[in-house]
Amino acid sequence: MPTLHDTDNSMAFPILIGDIGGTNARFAILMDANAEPKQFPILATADFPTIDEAIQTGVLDKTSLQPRSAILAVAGPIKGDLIDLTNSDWVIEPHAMIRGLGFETIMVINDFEAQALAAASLGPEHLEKIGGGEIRPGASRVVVGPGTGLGVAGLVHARHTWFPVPGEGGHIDIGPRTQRDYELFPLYEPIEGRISAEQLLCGRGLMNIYHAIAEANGTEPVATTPSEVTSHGLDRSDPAAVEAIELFVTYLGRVAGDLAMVFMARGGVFLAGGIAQKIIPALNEPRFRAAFEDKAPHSAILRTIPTFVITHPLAALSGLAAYARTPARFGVSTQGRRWKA
Ligand SMILES: Nc1ncnc2c1ncn2[C@@H]1O[C@H](COP(=O)(O)OP(=O)(O)OP(=O)(O)O)[C@@H](O)[C@H]1O
Repeated sequence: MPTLHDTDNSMAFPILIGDIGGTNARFAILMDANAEPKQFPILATADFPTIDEAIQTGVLDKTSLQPRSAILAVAGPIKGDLIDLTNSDWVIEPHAMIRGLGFETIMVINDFEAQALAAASLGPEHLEKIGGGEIRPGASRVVVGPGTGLGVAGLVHARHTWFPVPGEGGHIDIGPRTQRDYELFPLYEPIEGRISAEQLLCGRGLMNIYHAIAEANGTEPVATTPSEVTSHGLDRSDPAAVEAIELFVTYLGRVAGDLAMVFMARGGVFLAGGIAQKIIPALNEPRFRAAFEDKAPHSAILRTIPTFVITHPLAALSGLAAYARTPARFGVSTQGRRWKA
């Protein structure tokens, strides 16, 4: 019976690693366990009808290296032999990919599992610390990532191995707490009658907050995209955008604190995804940590738990590279997610 430390878990080099998002696909090739990954230009998924064509044109045609294995991280559940990607038209058909692109083995994992692998392996040069607390070595960690959606994963350390725990934590409920929340929550767009964390904590969620503020204040919204809300909020040129960013980091602090309690994440909470890196000045205001720590009766514990923004521009790829180099360090299940020629 195979075990987690089965040598069968390792894959033959060179290994193609890929982080496939809704908008962008990022690829690199690892020659061996010690080499730095050879990175390829980031591809727009919309530019290629299939992922196989993207890999052929964007990677294989640009190098003489022929990867023998591939490890791909994708948004969405991995079920069966046909993997439909959330937020993109691409479908991964591992058997066809093996035949068409010459791989011996293909493994597909969840994108936030890859972020969790990054949280286990990134050094301090790729992390921006927000507030106090210190990492307790070997303690559980949590990754929370507002981007196109809200991704969440836990990371549990046991038997000298890091176990990523992917899930659907972005869809937990979030409720009103302050007087202002009670004014705004009825104005937030719900999903089937409820306000989930993802309704507020992603690009679309930031717009949801911004529009509710404008409605409550009886003003016209000015910003039309999440990045405009961020820039007008950070330069304080639009009062509704200023409040939207303040509430966004407050809600993110609340949800991050809740998830830290669920996992007792004394190893830290790591903010991933496209948005956290762009709002670091707002996260450094006292609001985020105050909301994170405001967890009676456990505020004293929360104060000791550090929070970080992952600043590595290709964090998921770096997590995949760490796994590809030393799979035995990580308890990543291959069952139903690995295909061989
Ligand atoms: N400066 C910004 N402020 C707030 N939101 C932003 C900003 N820039 C981009 N966004 C929003 O972030 C989301 C994209 O997040 P992210 O970059 O994490 O993408 P993703 O989900 O990883 O997908 P992909 O990997 O395809 O890029 C979009 O909703 C976008 O509108």
